[in-house]
Amino acid sequence: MLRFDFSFMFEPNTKGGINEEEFNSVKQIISKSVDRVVKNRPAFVSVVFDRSHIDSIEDIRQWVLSFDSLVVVGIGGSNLGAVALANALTPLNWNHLSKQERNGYLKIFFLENVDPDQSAAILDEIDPRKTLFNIVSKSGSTAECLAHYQIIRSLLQLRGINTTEHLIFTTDPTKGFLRRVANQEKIRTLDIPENLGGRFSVLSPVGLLPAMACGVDIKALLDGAKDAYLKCADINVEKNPAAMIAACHYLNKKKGRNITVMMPYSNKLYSLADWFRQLWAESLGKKYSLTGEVVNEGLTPVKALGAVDQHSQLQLYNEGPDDKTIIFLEVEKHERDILIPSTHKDDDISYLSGKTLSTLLKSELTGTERALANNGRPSMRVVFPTINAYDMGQFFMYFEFTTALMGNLLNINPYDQPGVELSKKITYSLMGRKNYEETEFAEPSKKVVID
Ligand SMILES: O=P(O)(O)OC[C@H]1O[C@](O)(CO)[C@@H](O)[C@@H]1O
Repeated sequence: MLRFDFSFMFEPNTKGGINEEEFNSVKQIISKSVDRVVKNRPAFVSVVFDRSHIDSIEDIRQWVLSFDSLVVVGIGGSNLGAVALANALTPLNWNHLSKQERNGYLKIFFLENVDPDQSAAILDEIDPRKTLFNIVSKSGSTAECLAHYQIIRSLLQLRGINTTEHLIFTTDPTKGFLRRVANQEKIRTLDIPENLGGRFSVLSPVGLLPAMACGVDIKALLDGAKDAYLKCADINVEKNPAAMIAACHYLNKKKGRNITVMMPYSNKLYSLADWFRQLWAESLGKKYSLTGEVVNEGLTPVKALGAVDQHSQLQLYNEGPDDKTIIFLEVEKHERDILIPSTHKDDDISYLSGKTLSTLLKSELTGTERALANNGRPSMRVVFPTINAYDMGQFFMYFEFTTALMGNLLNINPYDQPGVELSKKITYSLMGRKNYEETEFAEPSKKVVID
């Protein structure tokens, strides 16, 4: 079970942190928001209680496990959750292990960015004859995903490999280009529920298939999410981790703390901060309120890695603008640990000897947390006793629910993303897509360029 420690969000532990009066003043509106979100039953909640999704994965388990590698092709919400799951729940050297060491599960690769150097390197590494390509796109129309899809399809055809047997599409149940092709060519598909946005889709087949393919217990993942939801639905703010996270961010935002730093002290959890960045940024960054006023709302998510970024970002966090709320992710028991041996008697180094790397990492977290508090900078901890599927499921649900609550508190729609459309249209126009020739976009009238 995840633990949440809010001690350093509050006065007197953190000077300038939240005081009792401030906290009491928002409890009622937070409870009401909890009630509203629960009554709306968002799609990210329904999806974890819908057995059909896990069943659809189990139905194809044997077929999937007949491959050696899985390449997940998708971007944003069609990629980040699956990456977070794979990195957290498989050894960091997973793709270098033999099939036997992987207990028969698949190597996993992600074709996300259309950076040709990256894509070419991944395609060089896999054997297409032993690879399943999972094309993931809710809309079925995202340029990056469709570009990679075409590259893969022609690669399969050139090698004389049966495309239908090496492709699966994870997409909208009825709409979009991928759905049309799947229907025409009888390509296997998994459904992304119609009303479920990409950044909320990790616990749908979008995350479940890649997770299953690399050996994750997907039932435990969903059980964690379901159990977390029961806590999320509690209108008693002090008993509800999502409500507490929302309350702290809402109050800190009022004090000008518009930046949320997620800082895992774990390389395995670092990708979780990428997943969170999209969730927080796309959901809460909005021009208009629900009533149509221009509000330009939002909290800027930033990711940092402990202990690495203590030696890069911490100076700013401690002494720069007081505009951040920090969320630490701590792992209590790492899967592996290393004892630091004794090599010198010198006091400058011998204090480390006989301790483990995990003890050092934990002491660094505590040191950072307390130094920040000393400088009046609020933080909280999410503690993973170990990194397991159940707790990952909990984490996703708690932060999705917090995001919905924040949307409610900020009076914006957390489920749309109109601000990404114009850039897509301009790209279509530049790439010569039919019907987008006339898309308006500003060429700089005055060029400022240095050669
Ligand atoms: O799953 P799709 O439709 O390919 O979209 C990928 C991503 O693109 C966006 O629509 C915009 O960036 C995200 O919301 C989404 O997760």
